[in-house]
Amino acid sequence: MALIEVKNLSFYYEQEKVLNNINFSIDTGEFVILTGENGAAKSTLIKNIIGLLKPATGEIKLAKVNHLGEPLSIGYVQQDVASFNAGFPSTVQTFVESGRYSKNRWFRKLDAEDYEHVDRALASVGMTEIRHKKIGDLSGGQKQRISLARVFALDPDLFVLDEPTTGMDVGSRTKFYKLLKHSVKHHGKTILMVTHADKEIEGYYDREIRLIREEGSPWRCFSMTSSNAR
Ligand SMILES: Nc1ncnc2c1ncn2[C@@H]1O[C@H](COP(=O)(O)OP(=O)(O)OP(=O)(O)O)[C@@H](O)[C@H]1O
Repeated sequence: MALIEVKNLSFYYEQEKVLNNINFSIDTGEFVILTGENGAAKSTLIKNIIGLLKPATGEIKLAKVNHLGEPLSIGYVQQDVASFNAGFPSTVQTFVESGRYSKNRWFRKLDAEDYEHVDRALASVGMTEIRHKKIGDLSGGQKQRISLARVFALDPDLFVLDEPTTGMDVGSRTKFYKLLKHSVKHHGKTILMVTHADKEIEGYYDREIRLIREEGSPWRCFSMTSSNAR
């Protein structure tokens, strides 16, 4: 069964239709990129999928369990996390640890396995050295990375990432794509990632879903095509 199934989805902001009759499905273990020009409603589609917005018509089905029969966990990194509150009192370490709390239960003490996940997550985005820094003192790119680290610490089945490499240099971006591909191939993860870097990420992802404008439509309608990247 598909992990995500989107059927005949349409969405409006006020009277304005921004998504029209979107249909696709994503299977467990796929690395899918979601592309389209600025304003094509990629973030809007993502927010519908994770339940932050409600479709006007159509439906979205998410698998209830992962391939091991455990409740499906989803890790979401929203666009523009660089605008975090500069006064946020937490350190990088405690912020990333909070990813483990959402995995388990609040008020449970973290154990050695949790800390292993946190250490690995910090290392995966090159943030180990600054783990004791205050969030408010970080640059936009660093905030982006620790948001990713928190999601990696959560270790979800499904990663939903909205332009996650904003503010990263090219070396970090390549490392990050490799890490995502590894998570898919070796740990059975599924990834849906909004990106404008479709050329740069070639060779890492499995499939592209592209939102395109419908010619001659009175609405600002977009529909979807998908192509095999490999
Ligand atoms: N809360 C909102 N209220 C009204 N209109 C909105 C709202 N959020 C987004 N829009 C509009 O909906 C359209 C789609 O926006 P969205 O952010 O989903 O596009 P996007 O493809 O993610 O864009 P980008 O690539 O620039 O990030 C745009 O025209 C945007 O201005």
